[in-house]
Amino acid sequence: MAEPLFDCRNLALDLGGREVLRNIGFSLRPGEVLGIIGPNGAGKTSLLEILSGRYRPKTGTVRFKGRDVTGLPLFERARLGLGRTYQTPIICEDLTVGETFKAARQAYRPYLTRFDAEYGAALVNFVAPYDTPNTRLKTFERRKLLMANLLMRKPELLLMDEPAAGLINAEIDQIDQILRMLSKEMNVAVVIVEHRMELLASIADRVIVMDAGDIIAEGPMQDVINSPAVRAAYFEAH
Ligand SMILES: Nc1ncnc2c1ncn2[C@@H]1O[C@H](COP(=O)(O)OP(=O)(O)OP(=O)(O)O)[C@@H](O)[C@H]1O
Repeated sequence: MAEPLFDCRNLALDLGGREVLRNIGFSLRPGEVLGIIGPNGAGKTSLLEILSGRYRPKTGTVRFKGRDVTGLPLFERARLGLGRTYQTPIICEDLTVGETFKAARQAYRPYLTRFDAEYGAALVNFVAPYDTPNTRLKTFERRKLLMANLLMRKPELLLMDEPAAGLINAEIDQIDQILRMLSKEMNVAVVIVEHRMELLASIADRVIVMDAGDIIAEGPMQDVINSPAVRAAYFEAH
């Protein structure tokens, strides 16, 4: 079988002298959507930090497009085609929308054109005029601006930390449609940490459940949420 697009194995991480991840591993094919759920403190964000290159794992390997990227920082993984979004959509408050697109186009070579920026904006239906100050953008528009900036580089893998946080249901439906289009029509693979189960049930091909640094279940959403281990992790106090 062909090598997967993305693969991580035997990942462990210590933070503050405590083991917060142990023996984490999974693979992704192009276009596949993997959901990650788990109670607060399970280690989901820490795992994304390793996958994106911000944290170096204590053990284990991360491979992307056939290459060992375990030691590569975030910006080098970005150049290979990996995009990351954060729980809080932070944009530069001093810039306008147009200046933000320009900064993203020129973040690294090859510099992109205005057409690339328009392409990214169109993918997420971002329509604010270029002279809009960023301070005027609401949470959903901030998320879409950041996604447009990522998508103009045509990433092959997106790592997303709670893309539905702070959004109302109609906006979450749009995120659902955008992710469906990216994965199913453009073959972008997505790892998505999300508390909104209905969003994951709609878009995730499979789900990993984490608890206290371990993977405790993996499979289709319907199967994992009914598994006894998952019910215990969510509903019993630790
Ligand atoms: N910088 C740090 N130093 C020490 N411990 C940390 C640090 N960051 C996170 N932790 C601990 O690591 C564990 C995993 O945290 P993490 O934020 O990855 O969990 P999470 O599943 O993303 O939680 P949430 O759903 O609340 O965002 C927690 O026990 C947390 O307290």
